[in-house]
Amino acid sequence: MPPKRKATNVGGRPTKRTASQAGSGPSSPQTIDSSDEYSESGNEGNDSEAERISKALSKFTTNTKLQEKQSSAQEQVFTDLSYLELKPDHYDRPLWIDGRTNKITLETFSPMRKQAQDFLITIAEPKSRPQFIHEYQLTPHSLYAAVSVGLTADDILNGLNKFLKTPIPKTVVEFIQACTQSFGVVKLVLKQNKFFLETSDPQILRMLLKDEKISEVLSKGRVDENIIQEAAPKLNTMVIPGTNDAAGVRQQLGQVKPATAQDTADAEKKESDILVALRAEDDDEDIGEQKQVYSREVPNESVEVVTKRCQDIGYPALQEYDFNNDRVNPTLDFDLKPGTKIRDYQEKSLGKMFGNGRAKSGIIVLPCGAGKTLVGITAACTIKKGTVVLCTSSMSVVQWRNEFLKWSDLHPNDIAVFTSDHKESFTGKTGVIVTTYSMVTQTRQRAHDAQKMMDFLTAREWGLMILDEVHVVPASIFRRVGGTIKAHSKLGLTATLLREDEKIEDLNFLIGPKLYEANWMELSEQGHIARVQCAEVWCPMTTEFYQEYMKKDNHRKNNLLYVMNPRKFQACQFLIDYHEKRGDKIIVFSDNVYALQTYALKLKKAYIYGGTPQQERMRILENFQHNDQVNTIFLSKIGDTSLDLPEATCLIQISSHYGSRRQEAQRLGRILRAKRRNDEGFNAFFYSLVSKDTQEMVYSAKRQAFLIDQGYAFKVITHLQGIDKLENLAYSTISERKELLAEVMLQNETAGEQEQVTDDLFSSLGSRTKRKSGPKRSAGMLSDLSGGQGMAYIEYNKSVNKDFKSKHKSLFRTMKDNRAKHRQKILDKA
Ligand SMILES: Nc1ncnc2c1ncn2[C@@H]1O[C@H](COP(=O)(O)OP(=O)(O)OP(=O)(O)O)[C@@H](O)[C@H]1O
Repeated sequence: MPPKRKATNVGGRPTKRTASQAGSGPSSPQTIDSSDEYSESGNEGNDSEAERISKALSKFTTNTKLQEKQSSAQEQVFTDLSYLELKPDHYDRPLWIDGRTNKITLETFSPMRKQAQDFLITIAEPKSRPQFIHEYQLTPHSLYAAVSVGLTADDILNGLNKFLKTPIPKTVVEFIQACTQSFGVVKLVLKQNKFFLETSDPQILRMLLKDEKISEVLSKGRVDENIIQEAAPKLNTMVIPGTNDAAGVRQQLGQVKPATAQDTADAEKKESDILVALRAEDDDEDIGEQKQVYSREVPNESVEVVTKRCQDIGYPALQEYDFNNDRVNPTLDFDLKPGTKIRDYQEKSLGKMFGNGRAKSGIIVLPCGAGKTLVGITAACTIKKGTVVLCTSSMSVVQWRNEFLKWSDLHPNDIAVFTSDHKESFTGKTGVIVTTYSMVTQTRQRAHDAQKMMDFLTAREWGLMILDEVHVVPASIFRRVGGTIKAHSKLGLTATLLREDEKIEDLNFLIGPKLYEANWMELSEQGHIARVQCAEVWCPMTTEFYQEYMKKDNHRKNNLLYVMNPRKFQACQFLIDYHEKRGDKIIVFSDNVYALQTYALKLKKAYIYGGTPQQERMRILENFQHNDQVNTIFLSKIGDTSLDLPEATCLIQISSHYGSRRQEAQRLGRILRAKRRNDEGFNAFFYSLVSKDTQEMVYSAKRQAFLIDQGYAFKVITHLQGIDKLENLAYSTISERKELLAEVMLQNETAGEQEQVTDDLFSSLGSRTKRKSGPKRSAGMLSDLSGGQGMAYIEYNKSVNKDFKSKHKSLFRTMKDNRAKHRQKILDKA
């Protein structure tokens, strides 16, 4: 029995000791008494250490705020680093670091750029990556991620020292030491379905076990009183499928095939990998002594308390899954198909997940079309245990299933889907289940077969849970998913880890840290995603529209006025004409439904918004994809999340959701997967039409921030050459423009609002069908008086999709007539 300990204080935090200092026990598991070497007097040091860590972290928070303030005010283009002393050979080194903000700047023209970049991606968060200068930020989370792939404080400091032009500022050293001393020192490991609190420092473990709250839940007699000591797992002992070392790829290449230039380059690249080198330095030190780890079992019901307490006292427990030693859960024997080779960046991202031979939970960020699905499938093939895939729609469920069968040798009987239409189960002992977030989190009473399927999902343990599109899923859903489905590791996938609210922070703890974020520009240079030309087209307001815009009492209609600006309409008409003639497929986005309908009807194009019935949506999308007569469609916000859009090569935004960076990035993503991307000189196009000298310009600048940080340059176009010569250019006479203005002014103020599709798919879980009715609008007072309201209602609920039912001519005529009558009545009254 361990001696009774005072429960008021966390045990003394020992000075950091290596495993060898801590005593070199035998490599086979054995137990030591947790009271050994423990000294009560050690308590005193702990608070000050915790305080030191918390001070270092709070200093950082203040610095970050300062930095955000500076950059948001855009006051500071360059940081003054003249206070730093340069190393004599600074010319050869690519990095700067500001000790006040922990911001790292990389000169991309340095010959050491590649190495430095690989290193930075591991220890810091990329903030901005235009052509010549990249910025990264050291944060507690980025250091947490670095620790989670096996780097120590010394590794990080050595790496920085190698690349920095200046000595490392003292504040940065302190910050790194504070974060790494607390992060990753303690792990929560699942071994043979039992949780263990594990660390390489026995004193830290004892300190935690002595903590008031932890000792309370661990001393109920069910837990072994002793600490287990065993050899630490070796780093990098496993092979990720689809890499050059994987069996399938070797088989395809032929074992005896002589090394090609590419192989040699790959080998050299590997050798030069700074991370491997840094870790190797660690390993050299340990020759002759095998590292030891010390662990203590934590019963299932205490996991949450222990994890939370570890977090609260500054030792967040990393979650890792030792799948190679999981003898309890059945193995799913499948692999990537022979010859499947994952790309360099896919390998790097998975390397972060499986860095030490165990599966770490976390998030991988890759741009649209960069192959997140294959990354998820490769992770499943590596773990080879039961896998659950959670998607945002039933359409994605079908795609994920097909992709599993396309890329891996998984037997079709071993993969099942669980949606409202399909409730299958696999036949073997284990397999892959693909389902949606809403299927597993709905709280309504379930039908018998759905309940049976849920019971199946919740009654077993899963090796891996893949969470697709994590950026749109709110924290509450993750909590519900986590509470329902027991998975040993979680992999979140997304293109943009961005939300305009702060909720994204929750993902760090609900799923895990960001493990990898790809560089969009690099991927497009390598031809994995399309090159995109981005342009902001400035459309001057016409005099009549601007006069109304400037009137104080019209401010609630301002949105509508700048969206409906006739010059913007003309720009849109011109660009559609120009790109259709080039053979492009064009999507026009408008968050404002009134503008969407008015533009689409006038240009005789199909449109989809929340109120478009499902069948009609499908018909429009199919026509867009396969019919060469349908090259342009108009989409409301519904196209951002709820539709699986066919490939397009040109996007035009006429009205957008204020300053949403995520929406802008997502929309750009729609054209990144263009099939023609590797054709000589191919470019996709992304236009934002903004009314000049209006509020829209401010929003536009905000929206572009993320893409600019990814290296995209937005050209400003102030004049579209040839626009004046366009045949049938709309609103070219003053009377047409006045008529449009009269119509706009007659709209209810709500017509200026954007469609009420929620920013994520889940805030109205269970009531998604309600959105079908789209935004609520009613005609203005004058139209009420003129009796035109019903007419307007009918008009806006008809879709241009009737085009495909060959009734379009008569429909447009009727609408036009109705409109003309309606307008005339209003003008008469006015
Ligand atoms: N290693 C690879 N080798 C060959 N093709 C690949 C590889 N990785 C991805 N692809 C192909 O790239 C395309 C895009 O992949 P995928 O649909 O998984 O992208 P994504 O990142 O999930 O996109 P989105 O964010 O739009 O869902 C697919 O056609 C896929 O087959």
